[in-house]
Amino acid sequence: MDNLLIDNDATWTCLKIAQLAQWALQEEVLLTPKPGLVDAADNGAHRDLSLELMLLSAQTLTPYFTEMSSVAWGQPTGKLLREKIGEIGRDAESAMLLATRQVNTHRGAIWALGLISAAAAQNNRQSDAVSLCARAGAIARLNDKYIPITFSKGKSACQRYQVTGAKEEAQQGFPSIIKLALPTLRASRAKGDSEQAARLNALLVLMANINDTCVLSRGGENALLTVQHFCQEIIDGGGVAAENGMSQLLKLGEIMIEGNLSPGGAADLLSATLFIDALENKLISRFHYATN
Ligand SMILES: CC(C)(COP(=O)(O)OP(=O)(O)OC[C@H]1O[C@@H](n2cnc3c(N)ncnc32)[C@H](O[C@H]2O[C@H](COP(=O)(O)OP(=O)(O)OP(=O)(O)O)[C@@H](O)[C@H]2O)[C@@H]1O)[C@@H](O)C(=O)NCCC(=O)NCCS
Ligand SMILES: Nc1ncnc2[nH]cnc12
Repeated sequence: MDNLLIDNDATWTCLKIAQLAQWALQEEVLLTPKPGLVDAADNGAHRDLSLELMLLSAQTLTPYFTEMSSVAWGQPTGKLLREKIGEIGRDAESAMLLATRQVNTHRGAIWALGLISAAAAQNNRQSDAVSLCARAGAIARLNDKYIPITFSKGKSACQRYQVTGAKEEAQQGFPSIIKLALPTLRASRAKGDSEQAARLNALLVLMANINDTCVLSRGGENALLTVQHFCQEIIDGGGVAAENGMSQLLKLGEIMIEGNLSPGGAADLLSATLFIDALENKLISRFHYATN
């Protein structure tokens, strides 16, 4: 009985959801070697980012994930919820910029992990990946009349290259996570790859397939295509655990640093993938534990 009460306690579960979000952001940045991105070895193609700054940013954001899940706890999807999440998301962005002295460390991640935190708290008995992403997508599709109309590099890249970006990925229920990254992560683990290799393979499949507006705005369409083809070749060769896989990944890292390219969007979707993977395992098993 005690277990059931603890499991149903909103405060406890929302704190747990936010802790998992922070964990996922930390695991993403610590994963090494990532091409073009900040990791434990170097700052990739970034001059204004570092491992310490990324970890500080992840820590700063945690209370906002708690807040987003708390306002969503048991709530149906609707405009009121969308607007509350939007307001907390904007506060999280301001807190991030204050903590990092105006460096954009996790804008896309606030969006993706914020929506998923809310979706997890809406109904913690349906925390399988498909249900979570469907609920997060339904929130993202609602209009938030308080969103300020501002310039963003993402919007400008989407218009210039006629592609969809972070907003649409969420609105469509994160298809790149459900169809690509999560299956890749799990298939790689199932075939006996190390956890590091499984996560790097998930990153590569995202880089090979999404329209990363960070790559587009830094390097244009040709750069995106080159990076995508390179990643696909590593995947086709059996991934990073295969012979030459790791050396190819390191070569890609060099090319990306030379070309000043960084796949920030793929990094955010990797942290969202790790978050969903953990939520599915932890929230589902706690529910079964409580009811059995
Ligand atoms: C819907 C929003 C995400 C806004 O999106 P938009 O495209 O308008 O704006 P951006 O400011 O460009 O942010 C998009 C960020 O999303 C990541 N991303 C890029 N491509 C994709 C993709 N295909 N799928 C998913 N995610 C993607 C990416 O974030 C990462 O990169 C950031 C660094 O980017 P940038 O500053 O451009 O970096 P650099 O190239 O390094 O800059 P320089 O050094 O050259 O100066 C990093 O932060 C990663 O996170 C894109 O940046 C959403 O933010 C929104 O509408 N918010 C409003 C509040 C709200 O409603 N919230 C609700 C729930 S939380
Ligand atoms: N590891 C990373 N390096 C650079 N930008 C990022 N955005 C999210 N994660 C990142």
